[in-house]
Amino acid sequence: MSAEEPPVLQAKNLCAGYRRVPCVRDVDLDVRPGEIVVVLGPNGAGKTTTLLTLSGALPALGGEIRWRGEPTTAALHHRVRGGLGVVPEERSVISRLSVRDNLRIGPGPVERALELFPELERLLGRRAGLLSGGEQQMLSTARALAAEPAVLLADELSLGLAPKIVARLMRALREAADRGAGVLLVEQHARQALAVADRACVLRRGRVVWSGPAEEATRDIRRIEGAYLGGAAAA
Ligand SMILES: Nc1ncnc2c1ncn2[C@@H]1O[C@H](COP(=O)(O)OP(=O)(O)OP(=O)(O)O)[C@@H](O)[C@H]1O
Repeated sequence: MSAEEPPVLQAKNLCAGYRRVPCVRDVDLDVRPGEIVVVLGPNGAGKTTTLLTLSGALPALGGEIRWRGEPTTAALHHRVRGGLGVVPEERSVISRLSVRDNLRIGPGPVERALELFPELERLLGRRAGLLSGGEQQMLSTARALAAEPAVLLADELSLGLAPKIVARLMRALREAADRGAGVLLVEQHARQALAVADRACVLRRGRVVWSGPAEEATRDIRRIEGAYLGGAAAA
């Protein structure tokens, strides 16, 4: 099981921020094969900054990131080639290209993306900019998962989407984890993410203020919301 396997991606005392000013401090996080770790926290807590730094899109200001046990400062495209998948906060589809072409320029085979999200088949010829928000998010997620990444980093997959489509996306992440991927999911809305997650951690003002099994977070959700999330996790 995942708890016995070494982490694929690890942050140790990670400090991160912008123009050398840290807004994330001393964060320890790890993602093992086959598990979903959800990072919760209110607006501005540092969730996206943490994820961008783990992906290599932002340089770390302190501490260390390890990939398969080795310290890394590699840029994003190197990490993607090495098995990292990213679904960024801004849906990453290219609006003027068709769904098919968006899948073609992704890191994995189009056929695999369609196996994972058969819903996209009937949309292949459509311009991605004409898709609904949920369809765009399925396209982004399908593209990242088609490469069967060792670790997937996903930022606010559920933003602005109906619960049914959020459940669909969460199911796809759970299935990827069950195939052996590690998943780090940043979410402001906790409950649906916790339902598929193995572990959770809560960031507040750039620091980890709670971490533990997702089951415990679910059981304790009212207290966690009240203490750390300002009610933001209610969805
Ligand atoms: N490009 C940027 N330049 C400077 N400061 C930034 C930048 N992006 C974010 N910040 C600041 O960094 C801090 C952490 O922001 P971050 O986006 O990581 O939080 P978050 O937890 O992801 O919040 P949200 O849920 O609103 O996306 C905030 O104070 C934010 O204002």
